[in-house]
Amino acid sequence: MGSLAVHSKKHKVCIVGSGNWGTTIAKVVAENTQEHGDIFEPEVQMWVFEEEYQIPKDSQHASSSPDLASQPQKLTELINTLHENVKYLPNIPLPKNIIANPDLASAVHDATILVFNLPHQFIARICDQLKGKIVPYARGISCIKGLEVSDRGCQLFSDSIGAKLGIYCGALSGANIATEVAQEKFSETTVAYEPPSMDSQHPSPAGTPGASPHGSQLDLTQLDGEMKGRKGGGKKQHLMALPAEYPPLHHTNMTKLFHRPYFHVHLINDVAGVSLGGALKNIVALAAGFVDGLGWGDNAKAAVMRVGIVEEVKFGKTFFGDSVRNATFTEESCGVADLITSCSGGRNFRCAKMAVQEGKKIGEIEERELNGQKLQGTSTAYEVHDFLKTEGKEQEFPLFTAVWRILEGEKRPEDIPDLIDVTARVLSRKG
Ligand SMILES: NC(=O)c1ccc[n+]([C@@H]2O[C@H](COP(=O)([O-])OP(=O)(O)OC[C@H]3O[C@@H](n4cnc5c(N)ncnc54)[C@H](O)[C@@H]3O)[C@@H](O)[C@H]2O)c1
Ligand SMILES: O=P(O)(O)OC[C@H](O)CO
Repeated sequence: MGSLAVHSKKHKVCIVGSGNWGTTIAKVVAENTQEHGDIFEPEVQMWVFEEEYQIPKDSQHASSSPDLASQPQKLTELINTLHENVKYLPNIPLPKNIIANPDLASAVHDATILVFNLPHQFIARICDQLKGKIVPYARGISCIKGLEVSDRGCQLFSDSIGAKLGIYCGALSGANIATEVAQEKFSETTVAYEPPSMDSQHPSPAGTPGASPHGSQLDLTQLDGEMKGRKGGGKKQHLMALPAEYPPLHHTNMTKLFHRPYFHVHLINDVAGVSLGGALKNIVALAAGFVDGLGWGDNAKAAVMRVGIVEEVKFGKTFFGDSVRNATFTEESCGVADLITSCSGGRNFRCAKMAVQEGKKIGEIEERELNGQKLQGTSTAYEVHDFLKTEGKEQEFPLFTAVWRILEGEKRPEDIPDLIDVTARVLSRKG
């Protein structure tokens, strides 16, 4: 039975980031905060890394708002006036309850829910700036697809954000090309959220939207309010309880924050599996782009994807232990489904393909094609390679290693079949 308690406060949500996916998730969340005014404050703050932007002369805004189009304007002003992120998510009307804010401290002020959504290379610096600026009982969700590799090992961003800010942070990841979600074309996503038990004043009833069909939904009564340590990852920490004035942040209410008719949410408890699927598929998508760029067809791409998913699962089991579930990769949107969509139409795939077709560096293509959006696969390939080298395990992850060697110019895309196939390697050595 649901709680009948009336809560005097509502959750304030801030989206930390405003790129292609950051703005899309802000739209999803802002639609839901309006719809569930009993749980959330309608206004959604969206922190924007401020920049000047010139509206293209041929855009519809240039004729409807000639003043704004006459010279470069602050991106936040454009977003708040036009209700569109004209640079990173053009032609998608945004709900008016999204407020673009260039000031990080004021954007997160009093926010109880922080949604982290920016290219992974910027998150460490943003967390440093957030220290002491957030409410201590805030809860986080990381939508970032990447891994934090340092001399301390390989960490999930949900863990590193949680540890740096002293909050609990879950993860959201799925087969989600931002523009398709923004256009409200149907997709699914996976949210891993292990809420501290003190947040869960009543558990989510079975059968609510988002209840996992795979029996992996959390038994909230078993949680102890402390983060689990992970190999190469987080450390135990004590969390501050969510004050009783706020509605509980259990699975049902988290689902209400993200679930839309066009964006279906499955909630599970495998935070590592969700995060690793999203991060590592970006390396595989580069390999898929390389072979497609050679014109090798769908069989070659399928071979790369097959090895890629094997290495994703192996990476999880080797470095994050048995908490990583195989089913997360096979049954949830964040696993094979994300690999498929990313290797079909993702930015990493498209840029890698063009790089091979044009004989150019992928960074050059990224700069030319993405209008400021950032590839995550190239830096992740380097970061994962650094980590595997430190662990002495490069040979055990031949596809991840092959992608790094191609980016380094040490190998060619044509070498991929031999690099990923042990039999071929042995035969060529004997021959
Ligand atoms: N775009 C997608 O289709 C998609 C879908 C799912 C997940 N993701 C993941 O979401 C995360 C965010 O991706 P995105 O698509 O929103 O970003 P993006 O690729 O659109 O990157 C641009 C963003 O980076 C910001 N930025 C540039 N320089 C910065 C700096 N120095 N400091 C802070 N911010 C800076 C820009 O202001 C802009 O908001 C990534 O990890 C990505 O893998 C993306
Ligand atoms: O465009 P990409 O390659 O960053 O991939 C986008 C999303 O992660 C696909 O789910």
